[in-house]
Amino acid sequence: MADESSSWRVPSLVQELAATVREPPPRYLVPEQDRRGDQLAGAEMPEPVPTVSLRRLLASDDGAAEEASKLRSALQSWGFFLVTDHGVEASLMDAVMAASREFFREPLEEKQAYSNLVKGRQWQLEGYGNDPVKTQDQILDWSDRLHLRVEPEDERSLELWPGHPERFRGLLHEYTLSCRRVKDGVLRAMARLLDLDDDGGIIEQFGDNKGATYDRFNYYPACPRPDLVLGIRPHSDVCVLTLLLMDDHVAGLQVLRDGAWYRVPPPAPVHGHALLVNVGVSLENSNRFELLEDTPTGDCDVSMQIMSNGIFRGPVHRVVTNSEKERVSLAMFYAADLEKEIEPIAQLVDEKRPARYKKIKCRDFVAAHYEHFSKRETVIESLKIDLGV
Ligand SMILES: O=C(O)CCC(=O)C(=O)O
Ligand SMILES: [Fe+2]
Repeated sequence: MADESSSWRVPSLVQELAATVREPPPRYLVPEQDRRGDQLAGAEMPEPVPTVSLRRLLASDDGAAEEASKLRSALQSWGFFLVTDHGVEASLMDAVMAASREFFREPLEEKQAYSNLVKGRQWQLEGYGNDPVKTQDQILDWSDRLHLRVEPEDERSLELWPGHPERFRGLLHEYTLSCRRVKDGVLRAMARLLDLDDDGGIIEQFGDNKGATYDRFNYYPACPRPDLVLGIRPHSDVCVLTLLLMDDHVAGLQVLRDGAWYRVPPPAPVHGHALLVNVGVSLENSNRFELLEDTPTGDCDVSMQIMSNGIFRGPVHRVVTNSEKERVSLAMFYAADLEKEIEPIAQLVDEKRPARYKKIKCRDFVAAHYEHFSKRETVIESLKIDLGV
């Protein structure tokens, strides 16, 4: 156990806290300027969430071009979209969500067996718990999570994979395999939008089973004061691409666009079991994408931001809480091989568009992200090359 003087490093699991407190403790309150009025409520999106059919996108007929243009406009406008016709069985998605809910309903001792704190103290990425707490005044998020590396398969820490419910492991394995095909299809379509020969090496680096894939089960207990706390603070995901399986009924995700926060509704029944894909892009120039002058973004699906030399950018997003209902979501993060360096793809670097980011080893990047995240900062700034313009 942590000694008295550093007990702030190991806050309660939010699920336990939510069961006992009537008001969120001060450590969870977002800075006052960010919660004045109803700032955390967010605005309704002025249009439906962009939706792209993966089957049509990958077909070899005229429909594919039409779908690609929808993808392009989704990436340019919001930086995320719902993918339908993705081939992941609806029953599998339901089963994974149900197993996730069941896991979080298990008694504390059962869940603690998979803790992300080594010896009750030292934080590691994988396992059940919260984010690392680096400073005493760090503002905490109203959520718990189970974070597991699912690929490459031979690097799974199976001792951290829940044994209850019993079907959990098998379902997660099956879901991982199904999502892999969706990710490969989406990456291929994005590489095509960039006119990259041989996919610019994107598939080589991230396709099949080569990169590191993490699956994060998020659990947001009901919160007595959704106007004062966040489920997850503003951030962008540290990876190439995220496939997000959202709660069917409870909203919570919000996306930042032009300085305003918009509520992303749960997928409408008409879209069945759509997955949300996070990755963004700036401005178009003929059949390629041209760089926008830097607008503040977060750490994007940052490997992709670096590799695409700033062309693709991930949306900054956050999650709000709900006073009556708990919420679960399941994010599959696709990152580069942790031992590999990520850098702008050679085909996207030329005199007109010199490299904008330094190369960095993926493992160092992930570590730096968590360092900055705890301070509500972003790490991409530190990787920018000063082009003197
Ligand atoms: O719960 C959600 O909808 C989003 C979760 C998220 O942003 C994350 O896990 O990085
Ligand atoms: Fe996220």
